[in-house]
Amino acid sequence: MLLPGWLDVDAQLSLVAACRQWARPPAGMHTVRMPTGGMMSVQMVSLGWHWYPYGYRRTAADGTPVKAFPPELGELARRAVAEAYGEAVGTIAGAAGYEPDIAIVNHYPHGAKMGLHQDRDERTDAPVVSFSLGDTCVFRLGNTETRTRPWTDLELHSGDLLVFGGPSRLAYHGVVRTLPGTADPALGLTGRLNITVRQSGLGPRAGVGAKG
Ligand SMILES: O=C(O)CCC(=O)C(=O)O
Ligand SMILES: [Fe+2]
Repeated sequence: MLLPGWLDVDAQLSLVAACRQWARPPAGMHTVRMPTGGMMSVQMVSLGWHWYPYGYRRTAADGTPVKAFPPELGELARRAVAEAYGEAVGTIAGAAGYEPDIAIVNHYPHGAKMGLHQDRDERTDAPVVSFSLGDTCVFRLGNTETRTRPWTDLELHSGDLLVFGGPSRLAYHGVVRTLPGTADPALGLTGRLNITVRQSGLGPRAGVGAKG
Protein backbone atom coordinates (compact mmCIF):
# COMPACT_ATOMS: atom_id res chain seq x y z
CA MET A 1 0.00 0.00 0.00
CA LEU A 2 1.43 3.38 -1.03
CA LEU A 3 0.16 6.50 0.73
CA PRO A 4 1.95 9.47 -0.86
CA GLY A 5 2.65 12.43 1.39
CA TRP A 6 1.44 10.63 4.53
CA LEU A 7 3.97 12.47 6.71
CA ASP A 8 3.56 16.24 6.78
CA VAL A 9 6.64 18.48 6.85
CA ASP A 10 6.61 18.74 10.65
CA ALA A 11 6.52 14.96 11.01
CA GLN A 12 9.33 14.64 8.46
CA LEU A 13 11.42 17.22 10.32
CA SER A 14 11.00 15.43 13.63
CA LEU A 15 11.91 12.07 12.09
CA VAL A 16 15.03 13.57 10.47
CA ALA A 17 16.01 15.04 13.85
CA ALA A 18 15.44 11.66 15.50
CA CYS A 19 17.55 9.91 12.85
CA ARG A 20 20.43 12.27 13.64
CA GLN A 21 20.30 11.14 17.27
CA TRP A 22 19.96 7.46 16.39
CA ALA A 23 22.91 7.78 13.98
CA ARG A 24 25.30 8.78 16.76
CA PRO A 25 27.74 6.30 18.24
CA PRO A 26 27.74 4.03 20.11
CA ALA A 27 25.60 1.60 18.12
CA GLY A 28 25.26 4.29 15.43
CA MET A 29 25.28 4.58 11.66
CA HIS A 30 27.62 2.10 10.02
CA THR A 31 28.38 0.45 6.72
CA VAL A 32 27.68 -3.21 6.12
CA ARG A 33 29.84 -5.81 4.43
CA MET A 34 27.86 -8.51 2.69
CA PRO A 35 28.87 -12.18 3.00
CA THR A 36 29.90 -12.00 -0.65
CA GLY A 37 32.55 -9.43 0.32
CA GLY A 38 31.13 -6.23 -1.13
CA MET A 39 30.09 -3.23 0.95
CA MET A 40 26.51 -2.01 0.81
CA SER A 41 26.35 1.55 -0.54
CA VAL A 42 23.80 2.60 2.09
CA GLN A 43 24.75 3.31 5.69
CA MET A 44 22.39 2.08 8.36
CA VAL A 45 21.49 2.08 12.00
CA SER A 46 19.14 -0.40 13.66
CA LEU A 47 16.94 0.13 16.70
CA GLY A 48 15.50 -2.64 18.90
CA TRP A 49 17.33 -5.41 17.09
CA HIS A 50 20.53 -5.01 15.08
CA TRP A 51 20.23 -6.27 11.53
CA TYR A 52 23.19 -7.98 9.92
CA PRO A 53 23.18 -10.11 6.75
CA TYR A 54 21.09 -12.15 7.37
CA GLY A 55 19.60 -12.02 10.84
CA TYR A 56 19.04 -9.97 13.98
CA ARG A 57 20.96 -9.75 17.22
CA ARG A 58 21.09 -7.44 20.24
CA THR A 59 24.66 -6.28 19.68
CA ALA A 60 25.41 -3.53 17.17
CA ALA A 61 28.24 -3.54 14.62
CA ASP A 62 30.61 -1.80 17.10
CA GLY A 63 29.98 -4.44 19.76
CA THR A 64 27.77 -2.21 21.94
CA PRO A 65 24.11 -2.88 22.80
CA VAL A 66 21.65 -1.89 20.09
CA LYS A 67 19.64 1.27 20.82
CA ALA A 68 16.12 0.78 22.16
CA PHE A 69 13.16 0.73 19.80
CA PRO A 70 11.33 4.06 20.37
CA PRO A 71 7.68 3.54 21.45
CA GLU A 72 6.59 6.67 19.53
CA LEU A 73 7.91 5.16 16.31
CA GLY A 74 5.87 2.04 17.06
CA GLU A 75 2.81 4.22 17.59
CA LEU A 76 3.38 5.99 14.25
CA ALA A 77 3.80 2.65 12.46
CA ARG A 78 0.64 1.25 14.06
CA ARG A 79 -1.28 4.28 12.80
CA ALA A 80 0.31 3.81 9.37
CA VAL A 81 -0.87 0.18 9.19
CA ALA A 82 -4.35 1.09 10.40
CA GLU A 83 -4.72 3.85 7.82
CA ALA A 84 -3.15 1.85 5.00
CA TYR A 85 -5.58 -1.05 5.37
CA GLY A 86 -8.63 0.66 6.86
CA GLU A 87 -11.53 -1.74 7.20
CA ALA A 88 -9.46 -4.54 5.62
CA VAL A 89 -6.97 -4.49 8.51
CA GLY A 90 -8.40 -7.72 9.92
CA THR A 91 -7.64 -9.55 6.67
CA ILE A 92 -3.91 -8.73 6.69
CA ALA A 93 -1.65 -11.04 8.72
CA GLY A 94 -0.31 -9.35 11.84
CA ALA A 95 -1.86 -5.97 11.00
CA ALA A 96 -4.58 -5.70 13.64
CA GLY A 97 -2.29 -6.53 16.56
CA TYR A 98 0.80 -4.91 15.06
CA GLU A 99 3.60 -4.83 17.68
CA PRO A 100 6.72 -3.60 15.90
CA ASP A 101 10.04 -3.83 17.75
CA ILE A 102 12.64 -3.08 15.06
CA ALA A 103 13.51 -0.02 13.03
CA ILE A 104 16.19 0.07 10.36
CA VAL A 105 17.27 3.50 9.18
CA ASN A 106 19.01 3.53 5.82
CA HIS A 107 20.91 6.59 4.62
CA TYR A 108 21.45 6.85 0.87
CA PRO A 109 24.26 9.24 0.01
CA HIS A 110 24.29 10.35 -3.63
CA GLY A 111 24.89 7.28 -5.79
CA ALA A 112 23.73 4.74 -3.21
CA LYS A 113 21.21 2.07 -4.10
CA MET A 114 19.84 -1.20 -2.79
CA GLY A 115 19.58 -4.38 -4.82
CA LEU A 116 16.38 -6.34 -5.19
CA HIS A 117 15.65 -8.41 -2.08
CA GLN A 118 12.89 -9.72 0.17
CA ASP A 119 12.61 -8.69 3.83
CA ARG A 120 12.63 -12.16 5.30
CA ASP A 121 14.83 -12.07 8.38
CA GLU A 122 11.79 -11.51 10.61
CA ARG A 123 9.96 -14.41 12.22
CA THR A 124 6.45 -13.08 11.61
CA ASP A 125 4.38 -12.16 8.59
CA ALA A 126 3.36 -8.85 10.19
CA PRO A 127 3.67 -5.86 7.85
CA VAL A 128 6.81 -3.83 7.20
CA VAL A 129 6.20 -0.08 7.31
CA SER A 130 8.48 2.21 5.28
CA PHE A 131 8.86 5.98 5.60
CA SER A 132 10.85 7.96 3.04
CA LEU A 133 12.61 11.24 3.79
CA GLY A 134 14.74 13.60 1.72
CA ASP A 135 15.67 12.95 -1.89
CA THR A 136 13.20 11.19 -4.16
CA CYS A 137 14.19 7.68 -5.23
CA VAL A 138 13.23 5.25 -7.94
CA PHE A 139 11.87 2.28 -6.04
CA ARG A 140 11.49 -1.08 -7.75
CA LEU A 141 8.55 -3.16 -6.56
CA GLY A 142 8.79 -6.67 -7.88
CA ASN A 143 6.79 -9.85 -7.41
CA THR A 144 6.87 -12.38 -4.58
CA GLU A 145 8.21 -15.28 -6.69
CA THR A 146 11.39 -14.19 -8.43
CA ARG A 147 14.01 -11.43 -8.48
CA THR A 148 13.15 -10.86 -12.12
CA ARG A 149 10.29 -9.15 -13.95
CA PRO A 150 7.46 -8.33 -13.61
CA TRP A 151 8.27 -5.27 -11.54
CA THR A 152 7.04 -1.72 -11.29
CA ASP A 153 9.30 1.28 -10.89
CA LEU A 154 7.78 4.07 -8.86
CA GLU A 155 9.09 7.24 -7.31
CA LEU A 156 9.10 7.51 -3.53
CA HIS A 157 9.09 11.09 -2.31
CA SER A 158 9.81 12.56 1.07
CA GLY A 159 6.85 11.89 3.35
CA ASP A 160 5.59 8.85 1.43
CA LEU A 161 4.41 5.81 3.35
CA LEU A 162 4.73 2.33 1.92
CA VAL A 163 3.37 -0.72 3.74
CA PHE A 164 4.31 -4.27 2.80
CA GLY A 165 1.68 -6.56 4.22
CA GLY A 166 -0.50 -9.55 3.41
CA PRO A 167 0.08 -10.81 -0.12
CA SER A 168 2.90 -8.31 -0.79
CA ARG A 169 4.79 -8.86 2.48
CA LEU A 170 7.47 -10.88 0.70
CA ALA A 171 7.55 -8.91 -2.54
CA TYR A 172 11.05 -8.35 -3.92
CA HIS A 173 11.98 -4.68 -3.81
CA GLY A 174 14.95 -2.37 -4.06
CA VAL A 175 16.14 1.16 -4.74
CA VAL A 176 17.39 1.66 -8.29
CA ARG A 177 18.72 5.19 -7.69
CA THR A 178 18.10 8.37 -5.81
CA LEU A 179 17.55 11.73 -7.50
CA PRO A 180 20.11 14.04 -5.85
CA GLY A 181 18.97 17.48 -4.85
CA THR A 182 15.24 16.75 -5.01
CA ALA A 183 14.68 17.03 -1.25
CA ASP A 184 13.04 20.05 0.33
CA PRO A 185 16.04 22.13 1.55
CA ALA A 186 14.08 22.81 4.76
CA LEU A 187 14.81 19.21 5.83
CA GLY A 188 18.53 20.01 5.98
CA LEU A 189 19.28 16.54 4.68
CA THR A 190 21.79 15.41 2.07
CA GLY A 191 20.64 12.32 0.23
CA ARG A 192 17.76 10.11 1.27
CA LEU A 193 16.67 8.43 4.49
CA ASN A 194 14.37 5.44 4.70
CA ILE A 195 13.02 4.06 7.95
CA THR A 196 11.50 0.59 7.94
CA VAL A 197 9.59 -0.51 11.02
CA ARG A 198 9.19 -4.24 11.55
CA GLN A 199 7.98 -6.87 13.96
CA SER A 200 10.75 -9.34 14.74
CA GLY A 201 8.74 -12.23 16.09
CA LEU A 202 11.75 -12.83 18.37
CA GLY A 203 11.62 -13.30 22.08
CA PRO A 204 13.03 -10.67 24.43
CA ARG A 205 16.53 -12.15 24.42
CA ALA A 206 16.82 -14.54 21.52
CA GLY A 207 18.75 -13.79 18.34
CA VAL A 208 18.28 -15.49 15.00
CA GLY A 209 20.10 -15.96 11.79
CA ALA A 210 23.11 -17.64 10.33
CA LYS A 211 25.38 -16.60 13.18
CA GLY A 212 22.84 -17.31 15.92
O1 LIG B 1 15.06 2.45 1.08
C1 LIG B 1 14.01 1.88 0.83
O2 LIG B 1 13.03 2.46 0.39
C2 LIG B 1 13.92 0.39 1.01
C3 LIG B 1 14.78 -0.13 2.13
C4 LIG B 1 14.67 -1.61 2.26
O3 LIG B 1 14.20 -2.28 1.40
C5 LIG B 1 15.13 -2.28 3.49
O4 LIG B 1 15.67 -1.62 4.39
O5 LIG B 1 14.96 -3.50 3.58
FE1 LIG C 1 13.75 -4.25 2.15
